[in-house]
Amino acid sequence: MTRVLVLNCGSSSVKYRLLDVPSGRVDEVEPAVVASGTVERIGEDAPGAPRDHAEALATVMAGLPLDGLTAVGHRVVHGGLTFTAPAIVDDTVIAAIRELVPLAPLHNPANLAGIEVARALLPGVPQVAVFDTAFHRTLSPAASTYAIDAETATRYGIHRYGFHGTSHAIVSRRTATLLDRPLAEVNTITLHLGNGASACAVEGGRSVATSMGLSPLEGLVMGTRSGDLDPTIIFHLHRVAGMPIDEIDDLLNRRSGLAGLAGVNDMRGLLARRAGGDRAAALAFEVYCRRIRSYVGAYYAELGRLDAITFTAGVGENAPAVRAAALAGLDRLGIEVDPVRNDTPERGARVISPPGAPVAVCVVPTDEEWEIASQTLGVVS
Ligand SMILES: Nc1ncnc2c1ncn2[C@@H]1O[C@H](COP(=O)(O)OP(=O)(O)O)[C@@H](O)[C@H]1O
Ligand SMILES: CC(=O)OP(=O)(O)O
Ligand SMILES: [Mg+2]
Repeated sequence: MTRVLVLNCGSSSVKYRLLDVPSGRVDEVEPAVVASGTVERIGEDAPGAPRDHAEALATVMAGLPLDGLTAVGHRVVHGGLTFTAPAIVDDTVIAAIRELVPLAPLHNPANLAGIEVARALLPGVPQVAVFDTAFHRTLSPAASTYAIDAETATRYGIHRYGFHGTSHAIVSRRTATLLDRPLAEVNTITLHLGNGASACAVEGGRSVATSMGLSPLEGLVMGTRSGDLDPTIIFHLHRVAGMPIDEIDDLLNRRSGLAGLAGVNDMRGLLARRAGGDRAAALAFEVYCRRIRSYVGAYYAELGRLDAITFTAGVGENAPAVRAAALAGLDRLGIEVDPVRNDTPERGARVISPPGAPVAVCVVPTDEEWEIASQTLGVVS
């Protein structure tokens, strides 16, 4: 029996899953979930909230049957250009992840905390880092280059790295399976809409364009992040409003997006306010969906031929109103959402475009933990 623990440490949460894999390979037999869960509100000054990631992880691990563990798989958000594949964690790998903290300030510190606690509690068990960025290392130079002074860009690692790769990878694969077509023949736009959100153009299983760039701030509108904006906004806030650079960083990463526009970062809360006639919530919804539509148009042009558009993650899987609004008016492009199929309470992978539509619009639940377990066992076995 092979037992693998997956840790996905977010900025304020820890998601964990403990899996038993009879065959030793996740893709052969559906693994048995021994335990799974989420610890939230880490670091919040609230009764019962864990002080930090170390405390949260110690509590989680104390309650899990970890004897005979084969490996621990960790989600690591930023792997820079160093990591094109999952890596067995050693001191060099830890140092590389730490060097990338300035480019993923909400994520890499939490990922490191998870690695360090697991290493200390489970000496001798291999730890594997699975990087969000790795799937996007197939981007062409033209797709991954910012049009700034080339020497400066090279010196400081200014490059489009892309994120949510584990999710875009598994979701594009499961879209091909849903459509019963070989992955190599399917061009898909995957829309990962969670707290963080990103779009990806996937050509025959390879990432060719993605909306997050140097950091997970660029691209779509998110719960608390602005996504795309004119960089002059930053200069202006600094020079004219006198905001220190760290405050602007905090503004764009933690106080923008849906939270900044409507005072609520959670899509469920936003939809409830919009239904109650809140105009700020209605505007935030429009800005959010319009941004998605722009990327769909851009990536359709990028791919040339489009077979599928797939919604995933908390919002993508559960918010029919977002799916319908984001793709509204695109029927001339062969993109249409069937209202009945879109509104079905059915869960699981499904097609929500009308039968025979030129582009299959799909909903496919993401499963980053499953993909991390699979990649982890691929490295240690
Ligand atoms: N039933 C639902 N309707 C609308 N939005 C939902 C629903 N369930 C979850 N969400 C939204 O999904 C988002 C969280 O997505 P998730 O993928 O869990 O994020 P993350 O993994 O980045 O923490 C939140 O904005 C939440 O409001
Ligand atoms: C990369 C990223 O934005 O991750 P998350 O959606 O978990 O915040
Ligand atoms: Mg997520």
